[in-house]
Amino acid sequence: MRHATMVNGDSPDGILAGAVVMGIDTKNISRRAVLGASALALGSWTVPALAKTKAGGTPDKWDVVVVGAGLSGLHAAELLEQQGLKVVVVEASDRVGGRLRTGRAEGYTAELGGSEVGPYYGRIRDACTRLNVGLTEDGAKSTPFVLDIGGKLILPQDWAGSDANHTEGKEREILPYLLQNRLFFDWLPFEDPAEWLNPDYFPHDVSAAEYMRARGVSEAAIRLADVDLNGPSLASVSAMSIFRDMARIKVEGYRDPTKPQYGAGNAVTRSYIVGGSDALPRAMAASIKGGVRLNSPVVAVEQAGDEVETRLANGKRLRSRFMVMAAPFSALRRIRFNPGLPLAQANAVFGAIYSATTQFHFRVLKPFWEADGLPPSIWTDRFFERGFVISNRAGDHGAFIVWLNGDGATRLHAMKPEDQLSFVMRELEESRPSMKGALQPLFNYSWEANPFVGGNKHCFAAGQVKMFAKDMALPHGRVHFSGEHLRRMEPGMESAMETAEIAALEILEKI
Ligand SMILES: Cc1cc2nc3c(=O)[nH]c(=O)nc-3n(C[C@H](O)[C@H](O)[C@H](O)COP(=O)(O)OP(=O)(O)OC[C@H]3O[C@@H](n4cnc5c(N)ncnc54)[C@H](O)[C@@H]3O)c2cc1C
Repeated sequence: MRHATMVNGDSPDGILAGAVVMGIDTKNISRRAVLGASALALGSWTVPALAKTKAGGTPDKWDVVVVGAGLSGLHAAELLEQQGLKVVVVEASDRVGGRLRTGRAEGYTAELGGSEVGPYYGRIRDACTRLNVGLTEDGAKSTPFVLDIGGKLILPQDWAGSDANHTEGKEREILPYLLQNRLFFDWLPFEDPAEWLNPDYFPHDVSAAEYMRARGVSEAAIRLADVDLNGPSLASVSAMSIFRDMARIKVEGYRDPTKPQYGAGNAVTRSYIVGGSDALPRAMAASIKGGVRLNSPVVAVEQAGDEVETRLANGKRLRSRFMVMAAPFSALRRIRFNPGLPLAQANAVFGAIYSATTQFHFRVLKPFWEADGLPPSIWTDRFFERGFVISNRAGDHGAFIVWLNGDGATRLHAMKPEDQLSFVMRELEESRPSMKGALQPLFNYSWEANPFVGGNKHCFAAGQVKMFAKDMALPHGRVHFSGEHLRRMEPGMESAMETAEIAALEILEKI
């Protein structure tokens, strides 16, 4: 068996690894402990005044410094440059693209981050056209699933009558991987995806697990619905976070509340970026005249008078009239702001919860499903959660992708990196002995381990929509915010573009 190519997390640049902010070790910090207290502490935290700063030599002068070379930062930079402003992008890691990340090895292209371009992603589609980046509808082809629940392999058609099915009443008919979508789709309190910020709906801003209990959902169904949740856990995530996604999915034409990756027959056509998702941010970065400075983590942002000073980990300083801060809120915990962020924003930064995601990509060496006569893909309440056989990638027998979300990925993250792959492989072989010797590891990647991103997706914890959702995107002086975490209407990649547009317009209105 060959060793996997490890692409586990961008290496943190010296100063940022385990950075100490306000005397708190951010590596070991409990979010709950700082939520609330953080805002006051941030407000009183000070760094030397701009004029007295000696380190770093003469600072560069720009109209706008953009922090983060993900889709959002790059799009904001494009828009501002188009208006004649002098713009530079600074990026902490050694590459552009952020959560669009394509792994390439031995003829296999692995999408480790975003890949599906929705039918109404107008801004993404426009960027592809402008920059000559192709889109195709020829995506990864998934294959049918077998369930492994309570240590028992069960065909989907046998689930309702299975003695491993401890759900109750009508729930028994719903396949475990459809439970969350089907239940929340039926309870959707609004149709318009902009409505999630309407105070009339704040009563839905409670723990999703509590929401389900209050509607009589059994504990067994809640446990199963939690398995592959794209959020930390049903206990922590707000039901409103789920409704926001559902309302947007409905706009795309979903009427059958199922998940397309399970072959459930939704008619929505998705597109994929030709050559790998990261081709788009690379083309965007190449078009920015002011350039993108890689390996340049921002560690402090100071504002005085009509200037913003951006301090980098390497001691360099940039001065500008405005800033677009397009780093995720999880990464903002490592950046010092002077003056400190306003209360709502500081609470949003320190209270932000991100859904962890870890993937393992394998080449299938022999069709193990022919040996055991079961469907190729697997959905399980075991540790590894999901394994998809993708039939049209990585050679004759396809690729196999293990994908853990939320608490499952976080538990794995707690293990030593060198133990994670062997643990997952042991679990796979225990679940389906036919997998022994059938998989060649190619890539693994943990988004939680990436210190500049911290997870796959921002979610609201119970009560946070009401507490700060409306105010968390407001400009802080000359610093304007963008990124997926500040989405209003759009999901995923398109939300990064939507929020970049808002930040760019805010700045243009001030000039
Ligand atoms: C596994 C996975 C699957 C996904 N699937 C899809 C999908 O199919 N369809 C879809 O539409 N969306 C999908 N998404 C979501 C989509 O990829 C993201 O919403 C989008 O790429 C976010 O862009 P962004 O610019 O807001 O943030 P990011 O891409 O996270 O960019 C932020 C950038 O800021 C940088 N940064 C952080 N801190 C600093 C600092 N101190 N100084 C300088 N730079 C800093 C980071 O390194 C990063 O490059 C997926 C995401 C993941 C992880």
